[in-house]
Amino acid sequence: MTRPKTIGIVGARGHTGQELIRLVAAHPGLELAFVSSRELDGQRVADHNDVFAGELRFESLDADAVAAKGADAVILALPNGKAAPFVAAIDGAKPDTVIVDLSADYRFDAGWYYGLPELTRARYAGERRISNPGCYATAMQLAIAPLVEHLAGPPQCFGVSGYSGAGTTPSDKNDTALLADNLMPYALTNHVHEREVSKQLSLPVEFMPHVAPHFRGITLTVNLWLSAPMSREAVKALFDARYADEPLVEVIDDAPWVSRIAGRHGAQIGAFTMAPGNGRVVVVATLDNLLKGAATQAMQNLNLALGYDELTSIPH
Ligand SMILES: NC(=O)C1=CN([C@@H]2O[C@H](COP(=O)(O)OP(=O)(O)OC[C@H]3O[C@@H](n4cnc5c(N)ncnc54)[C@H](OP(=O)(O)O)[C@@H]3O)[C@@H](O)[C@H]2O)C=CC1
Ligand SMILES: CC(=O)N[C@@H](CCC(=O)OP(=O)(O)O)C(=O)O
Repeated sequence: MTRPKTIGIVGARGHTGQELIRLVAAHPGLELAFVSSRELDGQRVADHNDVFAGELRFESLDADAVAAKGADAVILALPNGKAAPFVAAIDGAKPDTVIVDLSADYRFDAGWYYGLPELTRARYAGERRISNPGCYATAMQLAIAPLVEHLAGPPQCFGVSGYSGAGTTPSDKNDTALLADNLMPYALTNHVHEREVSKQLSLPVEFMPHVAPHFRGITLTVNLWLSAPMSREAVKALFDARYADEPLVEVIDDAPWVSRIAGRHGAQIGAFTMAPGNGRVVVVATLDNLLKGAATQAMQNLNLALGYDELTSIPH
């Protein structure tokens, strides 16, 4: 048997880091070589993660210390804007390391592969630098892509995220007291994900995000104006055809509910509700922001880059 590939997770205390530890622990071809956290430095991973057994401990590692570990792959699960020093140190020490970055830092960088597997894997050309789209950008692209050729104007996307989407750094958007009985609108135009999806789909997209009191899972309700009237059957057939061979994208008849997707690794897309006259359709997508919107997608991308089956360690 070939030796397992070694992997490190930088920012492993966070919401997505904890999910990544679970996925790596379940992977037969990966060995967790290090996990970094400044706050949990010295503490056993097994004491913080119910699926991890063993003596591995969190370590506080700066960029050079991460690079010096010499892992085969490194996942960066840091807040936006923090990845660059880690990438630079790995570039210098061991450039063939596979880096998967969960932040938005390299989503517009042509030198990085943009890894939304269901839509972009055919373009993968062996890149070792992979930018992992986040939850909203993933849900929007999956909900719009099958209709791109049939649109009369920009899709409008109303997004609602659980507050784990705002990470662990305290802010209004993860303050459970402020969120109680509330729905909090923010970044209502020009959100970075609006620009990201517009660039990826080569089409202007309008995005209005909100954060809600539930912990995990997002809902994207997308209004799409059609260039010519279409029947509901024709619209749904485009989605069925596009995702027929995709185990992590389920096309359903009803509008999906976020309460049913929390903790699951795939996305659901449904509703396909036609306006009178059939010139407009509303599509709803849900996914777990920490899984298909982050850690599960990262594992798909890692599997692709490391030569494993794309769904290894991912329940589906
Ligand atoms: N949450 C979500 O739903 C999604 C998140 N993402 C993206 O994934 C990334 C991680 O998100 P999430 O897990 O929610 O974030 P968290 O805030 O939950 O965790 C961030 C992690 O980074 C560490 N960290 C924070 N600042 C620094 C720093 N300056 N240097 C080194 N380590 C640092 C923290 O640990 P410590 O302080 O102990 O070192 C922690 O482990 C973000 O870029 C986010 O945009 C993408 C899709 C969905
Ligand atoms: C509720 C909340 O704050 N959500 C985050 C999105 C989390 C996410 O998708 O992260 P990426 O930036 O990596 O795509 C936001 O709107 O920026």
